[in-house]
Amino acid sequence: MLTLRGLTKRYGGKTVVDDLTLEVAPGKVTGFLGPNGAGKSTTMRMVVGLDEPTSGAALIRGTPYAELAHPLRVVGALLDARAAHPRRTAQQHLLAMARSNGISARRVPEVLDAVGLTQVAGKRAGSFSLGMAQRLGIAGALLGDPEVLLLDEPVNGLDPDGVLWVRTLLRSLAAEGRTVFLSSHLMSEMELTADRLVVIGRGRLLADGPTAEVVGAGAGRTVCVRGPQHGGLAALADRLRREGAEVARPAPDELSVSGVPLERVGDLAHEGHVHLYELRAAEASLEEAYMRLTSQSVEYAQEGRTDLEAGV
Ligand SMILES: Nc1ncnc2c1ncn2[C@@H]1O[C@H](COP(=O)(O)OP(=O)(O)OP(=O)(O)O)[C@@H](O)[C@H]1O
Repeated sequence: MLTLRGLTKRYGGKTVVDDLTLEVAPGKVTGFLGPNGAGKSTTMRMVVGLDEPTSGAALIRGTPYAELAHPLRVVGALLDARAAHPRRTAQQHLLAMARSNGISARRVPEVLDAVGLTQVAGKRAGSFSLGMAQRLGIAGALLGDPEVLLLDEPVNGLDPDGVLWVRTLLRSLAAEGRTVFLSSHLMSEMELTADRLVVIGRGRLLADGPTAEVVGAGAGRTVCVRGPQHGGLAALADRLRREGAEVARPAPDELSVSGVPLERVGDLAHEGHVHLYELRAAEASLEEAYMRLTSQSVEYAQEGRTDLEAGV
């Protein structure tokens, strides 16, 4: 169990983590989402004592990281895949970590095997590709057989096989009762991997709940309408706009309608003798939910993002 209580970090006059209070439960994979600069890494760094909170606390089983006798046996973290000394071999790197935390050297070949790096155990970490470095970082996180795992973008740099492997690994670690907390910008992957989601923007909590709930929040607002190109869709779009709907035409035979319930769209189509092939609520996706949740919290936005928010 990982608990954040009013966790706050300020750099100069800027609050980068703002009064975060939440619990990351054992037995589940919890995804940590937020735009660039939202404060995810800073939050994780505070959990493992690499940054000092300005106020509030991060507790593992009720204890601050700094007070854990053998922290690696309680919390395993992958925060920076390139953190290993480049001149040390994978094996040396893990042995050094094991020694400094009272972990048996026998764990080293076990975790190397678990992450698929046995063949390159004698190679220097500095020669590793990003994907290999991520695997070594995951091996380090697993070394102490910890009950809490913190992983900052663990699939960054991994090929599709590697991404699938991480997903399977994290799900099985959670199934063993561990607390798994990971950040990623890959929405589709997060949707597949995480049981729960925590979303932050500009350091503040925007959502915290089961993945299906976060994805479903605000879903069903968009209605997809499909019909023959010259079957009256344009007239239906005008009629819907007069009702206050926002209407986009993503394809000549398609309308995307928001602001009017599906039933009303059907009634108006019927009244206007508009020929329809399809009328359905748009499927909820995490990407859409995320865009909606974070629309006011993006610090480094480009113009395209503004268009997306406006639904153009
Ligand atoms: N040591 C520091 N000194 C000053 N500002 C910092 C420091 N570390 C982080 N920040 C600032 O804190 C904010 C949050 O950064 P953080 O790396 O935690 O965000 P993030 O959500 O992990 O972003 P990304 O998705 O890009 O990795 C950023 O504006 C960053 O510039």
